[in-house]
Amino acid sequence: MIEVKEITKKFGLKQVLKGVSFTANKGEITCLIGINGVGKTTIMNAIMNLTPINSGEILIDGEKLRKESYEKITFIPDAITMLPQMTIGDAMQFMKDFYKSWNQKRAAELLSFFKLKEDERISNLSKGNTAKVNLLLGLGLDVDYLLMDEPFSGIDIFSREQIADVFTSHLVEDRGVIITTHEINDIEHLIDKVVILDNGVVVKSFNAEGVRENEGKSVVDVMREVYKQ
Ligand SMILES: Nc1ncnc2c1ncn2[C@@H]1O[C@H](COP(=O)(O)OP(=O)(O)OP(=O)(O)O)[C@@H](O)[C@H]1O
Repeated sequence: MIEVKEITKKFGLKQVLKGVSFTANKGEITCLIGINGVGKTTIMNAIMNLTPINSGEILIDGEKLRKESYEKITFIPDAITMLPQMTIGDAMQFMKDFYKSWNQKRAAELLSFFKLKEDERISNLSKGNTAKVNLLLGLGLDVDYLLMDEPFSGIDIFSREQIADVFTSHLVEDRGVIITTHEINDIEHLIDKVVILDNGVVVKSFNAEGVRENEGKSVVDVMREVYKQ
């Protein structure tokens, strides 16, 4: 389990996070939702130790973040991190050489799931295929937790559907996923837990299926209530 406990973060005079707490379990998709600038990426960066927090703590499976924590967790960025002259196959080979936890079999399966070709150059990838390659490189690692910042941003509907499908497949298995997205409609049916942020704190956190079944509301309905729109 990832436990985010009362974290605060200030950029200059701006207090972006004012005591954010939530948990994300293995085997579940937890979705961080909030309007632009609310601090979703900052939370992801804090979990990945890419930005120092001012107070609070983050635990992974009950332990404080340390170097070894990052053998359990990976961040899937929205921009490609491989050199443009590489092919997808080169990028996969790089991951294999660099990470003990690389799972070549799963990566090969993802390659065919996304209908990507190993000899395609990174520089020639469309935005949708870039997102798929990023997902392949992240999901190819045998880690327990995956963080994804806006995996659907600027991507056509068919690619979005394909990316959403991967979440329900055995390729994600029983891992824990934390995702930020503005494209809630695309993944509403996949989300287990929703964490709504506003004004530096978590204003509502709920089980998506529970709200759907017990109150007949969609995640967007709840979001509208929270933001009174
Ligand atoms: N390195 C930084 N220096 C100064 N301010 C920053 C920095 N990183 C983020 N911020 C500010 O912190 C706030 C939260 O940013 P963040 O990117 O976390 O929001 P977000 O919820 O992910 O937004 P979006 O939905 O637009 O992606 C914003 O006001 C942003 O300008």
